[in-house]
Amino acid sequence: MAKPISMEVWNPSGKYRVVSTKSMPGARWIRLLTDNDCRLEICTDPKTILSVDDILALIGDRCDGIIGQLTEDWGEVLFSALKRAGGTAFSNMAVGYNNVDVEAANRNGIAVGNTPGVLTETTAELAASLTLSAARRIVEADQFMRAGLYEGWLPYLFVGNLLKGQTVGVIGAGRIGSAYARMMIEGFKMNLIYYDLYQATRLEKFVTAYGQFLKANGEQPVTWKRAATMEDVLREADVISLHPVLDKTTYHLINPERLAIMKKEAVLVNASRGPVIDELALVEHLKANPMFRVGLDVFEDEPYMKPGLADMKNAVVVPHIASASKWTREGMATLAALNVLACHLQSFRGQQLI
Ligand SMILES: NC(=O)c1ccc[n+]([C@@H]2O[C@H](COP(=O)([O-])OP(=O)(O)OC[C@H]3O[C@@H](n4cnc5c(N)ncnc54)[C@H](O)[C@@H]3O)[C@@H](O)[C@H]2O)c1
Ligand SMILES: O=C(O)[C@H](O)CO
Repeated sequence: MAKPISMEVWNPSGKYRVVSTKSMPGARWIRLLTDNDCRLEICTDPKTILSVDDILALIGDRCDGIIGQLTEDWGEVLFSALKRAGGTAFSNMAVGYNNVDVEAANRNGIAVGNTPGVLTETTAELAASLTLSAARRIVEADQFMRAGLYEGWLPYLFVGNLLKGQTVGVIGAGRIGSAYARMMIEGFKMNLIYYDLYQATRLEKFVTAYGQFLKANGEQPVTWKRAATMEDVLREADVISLHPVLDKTTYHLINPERLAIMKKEAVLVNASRGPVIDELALVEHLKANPMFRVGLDVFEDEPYMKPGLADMKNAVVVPHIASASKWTREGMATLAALNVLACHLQSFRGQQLI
């Protein structure tokens, strides 16, 4: 077992021991726990990603609930240790459960929470930022300026793609995919084609109403289409943004065959999960198609990029920051604390968010 790691302790005499594997922004989540008779222990070890052994040491002999991070591997080993320590509650500080073996949690009687919703707009805004950065070559142009290469305006200097009137393709039109679609439609008057297992009725109604508004004001109306296949989106769209959950149906959803049917000058954005794209295939595609551009917030083997990606001028890459606004991260921390309290600790008396 790993040696004990550094901790910050709040309300040392609290009845319930709750552990957070990381410091999280804001004070509200801390107050929620301490006001409800929890002794909160926050791991302050500088190591970025804790191993299973590190977390076993944090759980120790007694732990009622724990807040973990998407970089951690929550499976049988940790859930059975939490059960042995008397725990009943785990919350991921993230949307979804792709780092969590929910069946193992169930087997061990541990309820599992996550933090959706509060990061929808923030994540969609980052996807929109990546779209613009890739389409208008912002990072390349910034680097060019800083390198002192600008000698004056030229007709061909950093020519990119106009979004207005083009087609935005969304794969996974759930909370974030729909918010992103609205931003691109309202902001840039793009037409929508989307693929999801379910119909995005509210999104469709929004585009219809916005199209009618534009028409009534003498502008070209925007349109929507629900694609029968993902391939239809890839073939038709000028910009494609990926927002599905990561599971076995979406692992390497973007592969060499699907890259090959996309437009040569398309923009591809991923702010969902890295393994949704076969990243090695993407690097090859970027090399062969210099006008094809990507904006990536997530990577297949985080924190690493596949060989060659960092050299590609047609890729904009940021380190998984899509939910990184102060309001959102504080909200995620609050939701994670509420998950642990509300579902699983008897001390919970009812608190209001915000
Ligand atoms: N980069 C970040 O920091 C960040 C932040 C938040 C969420 N995320 C990720 O973004 C994604 C979307 O989150 P959300 O809150 O919108 O989730 P959501 O559940 O609201 O939406 C996911 C959508 O994907 C669809 N889907 C599932 N399988 C599919 C398939 N095979 N093909 C097409 N669509 C499919 C679902 O029907 C659903 O509509 C998740 O993967 C989440 O982990 C990333
Ligand atoms: O799913 C999430 O919450 C993100 O990837 C981190 O904000």
